[in-house]
Amino acid sequence: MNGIVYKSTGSWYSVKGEDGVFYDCRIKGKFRIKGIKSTNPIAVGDHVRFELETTNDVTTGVINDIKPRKNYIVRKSVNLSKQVHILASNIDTLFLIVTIDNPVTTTSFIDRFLVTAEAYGIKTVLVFNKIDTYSEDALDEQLYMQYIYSQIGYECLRVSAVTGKGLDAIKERMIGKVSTFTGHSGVGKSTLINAIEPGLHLKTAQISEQHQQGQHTTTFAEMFDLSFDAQIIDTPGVRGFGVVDMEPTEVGDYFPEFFALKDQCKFNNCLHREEPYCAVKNALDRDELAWSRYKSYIQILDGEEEHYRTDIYKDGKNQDE
Ligand SMILES: Nc1nc2c(ncn2[C@@H]2O[C@H](COP(=O)(O)OP(=O)(O)OP(=O)(O)O)[C@@H](O)[C@H]2O)c(=O)[nH]1
Ligand SMILES: [Zn+2]
Repeated sequence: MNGIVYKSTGSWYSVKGEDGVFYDCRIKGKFRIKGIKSTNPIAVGDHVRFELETTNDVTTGVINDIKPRKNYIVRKSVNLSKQVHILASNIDTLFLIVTIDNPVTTTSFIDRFLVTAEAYGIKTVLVFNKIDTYSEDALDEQLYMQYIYSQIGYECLRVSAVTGKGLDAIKERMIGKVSTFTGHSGVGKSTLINAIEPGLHLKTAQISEQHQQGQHTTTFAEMFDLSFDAQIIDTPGVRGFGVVDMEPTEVGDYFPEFFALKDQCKFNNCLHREEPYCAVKNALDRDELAWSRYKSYIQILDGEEEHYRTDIYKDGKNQDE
């Protein structure tokens, strides 16, 4: 039977079969997926094939095949082995929840997130939450950010989890799809999800990231069916996903508006830094591209990732306090 992995607890997987029933499944023997050194062979979101076995009136499943993944997100293990932990796979939409203040979401944070999502091949929608609280200045900033990101092609929604404004727009985009919500601590992820699906209490808030540092097996994702033909994957650790390893020449490819100009740069390996006849720099000079994006790009090229990671962990700590 075919099914989808909803949950993994150690060596057991909860798989929803195409008959709509959940089965506890194990993996038969050892099977590894080519090209990925991961600590877990099967992840939440995986489409698998399994066979049923009945022993002493108890029916369980044995997973014997996994369909190619459309995409997946990983968390790097902190130890030195090159292994990664696959947090979740086959995600259709990442909703990045952003607030202008309380807490502040910087364009640098957004851009690093978007680069990673582009590298993973996952579509991101920017959700500006708490618009019921914005001062005129905050509103100006929000509209400016919305202008920048929608120009590039990222859909932007303005919502309030408290007043309910804009929630239907989120729901509409979730129908028939697998979604994940992420963003800084305090932007309103739990409040939004509860407003979208009352009664669904995700564990995001309770799991402390601090305790997960230095370990790679304790961050479990879980998939939930919602009441309106949508699935949500709760990934407590998703905030911690780092910029995936990439070559300097690759980084620009994940800034869609830079990528679109790349052909017009004189050098085909142009890093858009000091090279002459660079179409990206020219467009910047003409104010056709956002300087904030270019700044983020340079930061990523210069490998200021450690700083970024510190921010994330600090975030996790706040959550604990
Ligand atoms: N005014 C207003 N407050 C909101 C809105 N959304 C969330 N909040 C408030 O913001 C605070 C944080 O919301 P949470 O839903 O806990 O945020 P979170 O992103 O889940 O935070 P973590 O669990 O720490 O990751 C709570 O006090 C919410 O009531 C909104 O749209 N408007
Ligand atoms: Zn260039």
